[in-house]
Amino acid sequence: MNTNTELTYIFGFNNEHQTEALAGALPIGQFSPQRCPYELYAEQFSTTAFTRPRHDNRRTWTYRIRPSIAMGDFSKIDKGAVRSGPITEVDCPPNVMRWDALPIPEAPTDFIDGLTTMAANGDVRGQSGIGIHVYSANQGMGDRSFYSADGELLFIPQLGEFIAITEMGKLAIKPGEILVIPRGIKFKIEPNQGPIRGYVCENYGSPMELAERGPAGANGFANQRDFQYPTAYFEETEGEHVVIAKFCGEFYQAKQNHSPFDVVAWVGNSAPYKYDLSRFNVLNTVSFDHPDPSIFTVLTSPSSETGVANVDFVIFPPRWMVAENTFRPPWYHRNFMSEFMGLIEGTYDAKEKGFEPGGMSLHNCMTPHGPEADVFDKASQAELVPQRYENTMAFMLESRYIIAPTKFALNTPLRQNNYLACWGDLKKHFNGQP
Ligand SMILES: O=C(O)Cc1cc(O)ccc1O
Ligand SMILES: [Fe+2]
Repeated sequence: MNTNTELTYIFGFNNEHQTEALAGALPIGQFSPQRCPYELYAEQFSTTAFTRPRHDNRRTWTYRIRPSIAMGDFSKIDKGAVRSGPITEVDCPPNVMRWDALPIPEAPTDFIDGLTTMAANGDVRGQSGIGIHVYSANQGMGDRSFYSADGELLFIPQLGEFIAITEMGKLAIKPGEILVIPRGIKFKIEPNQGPIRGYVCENYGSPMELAERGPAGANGFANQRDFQYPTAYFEETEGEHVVIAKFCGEFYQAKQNHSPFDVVAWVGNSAPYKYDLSRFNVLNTVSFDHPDPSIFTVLTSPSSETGVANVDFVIFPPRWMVAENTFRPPWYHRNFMSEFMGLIEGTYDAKEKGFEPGGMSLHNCMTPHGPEADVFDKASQAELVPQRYENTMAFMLESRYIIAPTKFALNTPLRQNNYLACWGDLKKHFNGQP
């Protein structure tokens, strides 16, 4: 699809943004006048309870050609390879696991057809936990749109550019950027040129927030100003349209006789947004030792326990490494939190072989892991001059809940059954000498 990529955005994470595609479409000074400008319908859209504290409250007022309920009934359809937490179709072994990237489809495949769940946790009905999906597509969605009532969708593209057409406007997305679509917002994904592939974290829990800065102060890490929201865009298109909803872990479709992208103006803080990961202001040690990877958290969905995330989205971006007298790669570890990793670009410093762009790994709660044997040998001998880590962008979805692989993930030939072998050469160096 040849889509216009000269899109305009409004900046600022979680601001009360306002935008109108027709001048004067937003009511002034109130949300719900007796008659709206342009005879539009007012519809409130909320992604937190009305009663959540003000700083955590998310809602948007939309002014649209028809209210969303101008649609047919839902009927259940095949959900393909999409699954939701809890995963009960197979056991969840504690083994370390790694996978190759999903192939690009040969047959015409849109975003919905190509969506495949690798793992999930928590409980979709209880609004806790996450689903971890991969997408691999070569077609636009035509007259279909999609929304998840089960969770907010964090897209982490790895290959190919696309336009996300959403109820709040259009966003142009490329690898190196992320896109977050709130729970319930309808969208369609239109590849720009050629196939697209990437990861999607479906967050069943509380909407993503920016990680706290603590003693780092008022600036640094992910800065609010770098988050980009779309400007209002509408289609006044009549003709058959199919809305596909993910609800309670199943897919349902409903027909309507017009485009759902008919929001002429909106005001609020619940809307899709994008962020360029290269804007992340990396803070790290300038003395010694390897800090915990929580310093690289971009977004976090908190659970009800302070400091314990439903899910953290963490990146490992290009950066300088200057630590003195330090084993610089990640240390060996066994952790409380469960870790699912992917690679957007280049090489990850703890795994120089076998973890390819588009690939994935899973290290669950208390499952031991750390650098592969070759990396240990190299890093223990390396001259510790300042070194720039280039051509690298891995990410981690870290969750308090055990991350259970799907039946597909356990059984696919993409799974590397020899993953453990990368640690197989870890020799004993102990010789009784200090
Ligand atoms: O396991 C991994 O590679 C991710 C990771 C990176 C790091 O720098 C510290 C801890 C950690 O789990
Ligand atoms: Fe880890």
